[in-house]
Amino acid sequence: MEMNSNQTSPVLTDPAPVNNSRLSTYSGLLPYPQAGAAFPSGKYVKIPRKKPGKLDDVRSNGWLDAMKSSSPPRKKLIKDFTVEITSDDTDAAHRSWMLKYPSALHSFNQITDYAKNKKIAMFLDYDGTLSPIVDDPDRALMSNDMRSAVRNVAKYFPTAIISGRSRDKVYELVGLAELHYAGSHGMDIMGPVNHLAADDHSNNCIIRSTDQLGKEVNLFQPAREFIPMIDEVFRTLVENTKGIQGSKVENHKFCASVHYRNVDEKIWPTIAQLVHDILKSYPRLRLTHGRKVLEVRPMIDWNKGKAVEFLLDSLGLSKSDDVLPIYIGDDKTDEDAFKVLREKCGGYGILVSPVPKETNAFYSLKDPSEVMKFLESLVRWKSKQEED
Ligand SMILES: O=P(O)(O)OC[C@H]1O[C@H](O[C@H]2O[C@H](CO)[C@@H](O)[C@H](O)[C@H]2O)[C@H](O)[C@@H](O)[C@@H]1O
Repeated sequence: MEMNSNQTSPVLTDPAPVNNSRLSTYSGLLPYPQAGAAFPSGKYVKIPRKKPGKLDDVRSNGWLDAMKSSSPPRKKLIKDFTVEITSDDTDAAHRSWMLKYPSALHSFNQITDYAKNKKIAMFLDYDGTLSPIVDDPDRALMSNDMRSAVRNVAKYFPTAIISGRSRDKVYELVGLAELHYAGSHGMDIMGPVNHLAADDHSNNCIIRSTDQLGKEVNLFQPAREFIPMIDEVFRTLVENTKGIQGSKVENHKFCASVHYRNVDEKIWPTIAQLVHDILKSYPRLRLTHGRKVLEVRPMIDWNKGKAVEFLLDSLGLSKSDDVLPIYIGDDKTDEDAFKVLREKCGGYGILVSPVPKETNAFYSLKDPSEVMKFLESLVRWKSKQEED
C-alpha cells in the first residue's frame, strides 16, 4: 500500500494493481479511429513545438464559440436566453427560468417532504459549488464554514465529492476523510468495497486496497491505461503554451486541463488551435469544455453520471426505491450526473448558477453560499427528525 504524504489521509496514491491483466479489458471504450493511433504501441508521436498555422479548424468546429460561451458574462447569457437585452427582460427571463428550476432553498420543504422516508445520498462537485470560481485554480479554497457544513452532512448521509480535478488534489482541498472521492471527472474513484457492485461494473478496472486505518477500499480507474498518454500530452501542452501569457495547464492523471481564463481573448483562437493540433495525433483522446478551460480526456464511455451510478452501487443504494440521490454542481460536466439522476435514479440535480442556463437539474442555487445554506438546512432537518 502506498500512502500519499499526508499520513492521516485515506487517499492512496495508486498501488500496484493486484493483477495487471485485469486492467486492460475494460469494455467501456468508445469507438475511435485506429489509423495513426499513437498509443499503446509504445512509440509516442512527438508533437513539434510550433506556432499554430491557420485557425480555421477551431472556428469551424465550434470550439471557439464554446470557449466564448463558457462562464460568460451575465449580459451574454441573458442575450442567449431572450431576444433583447433590457433589464426588464432580464428580470423576466430570470423569473421564468426560476419557475422551471426553482431555488432548492425556497423548495426546501417540498424536497424534505419527498425525502421523509428515504435515505439521502449526497454528491457534491467542488469548483463553483463548494468553492467560488477564482482566477487561479490553486487558490480555489473552501471556507472552513463550508467544510463544517460538508462534514455535518456526511454525519447523516453518505457523501461523495465528484470533481474534474485529480482525486489527490480534491482530497487535499476538501480534507475530510469521512467522504468518498471521485477525481478526473469520475475516472478515479475511491469508494467502499462492494463485491456485487464490482461484478456489475467490469471488475477488471477495480483495484483492491486499504486505507491507512486498515479499512478496505476499492479504486475504480477505467482509464488507467491512459496515464502515460495523458502525461505525455500534459508535457506537450505545457511546452507549447509556454509563450501564452496567462495560460495554465494541469495534469489530473486521467485528464489534462488547459486554462484560458487569464489569457487575452484575442489569443483564444491560438490556444484552441494549439490544443486541436496536438489532439490530431491522439485519436483516443477527446476534448470537453469547462468554465474557461479546455479539458483533454480519454475517449471512454465514462463521466460524472457513471461515477454516481457506480458509487450508488458500491454503497448498496442503487437497487431500492427508498434512496434519494442529490447532486449539486455548476458545470457542463455535472450535466451527465443531473441526467442520470433525472432519468435513472429518481434523484434531484441542483444547478449552481446565478444566471439562466439550460440544464438537466431539477432545482437551482445561486452560488456556493446558497449551497452551504442548503447543506446546513438539510442537517438541521435530519437532526430534528432523529430527535422526534
Ligand atoms: O468538477 P469541478 O470540481 O468543478 O472541477 C472543474 C474544474 O475546476 C477547476 O477550474 C475551474 O475553477 C478554477 C478555480 O475557481 C477557475 O480558475 C477555472 O477557470 C475553472 O475552470 C480546475 O482547475 C479544473 O482543472 C477542473 O477541471
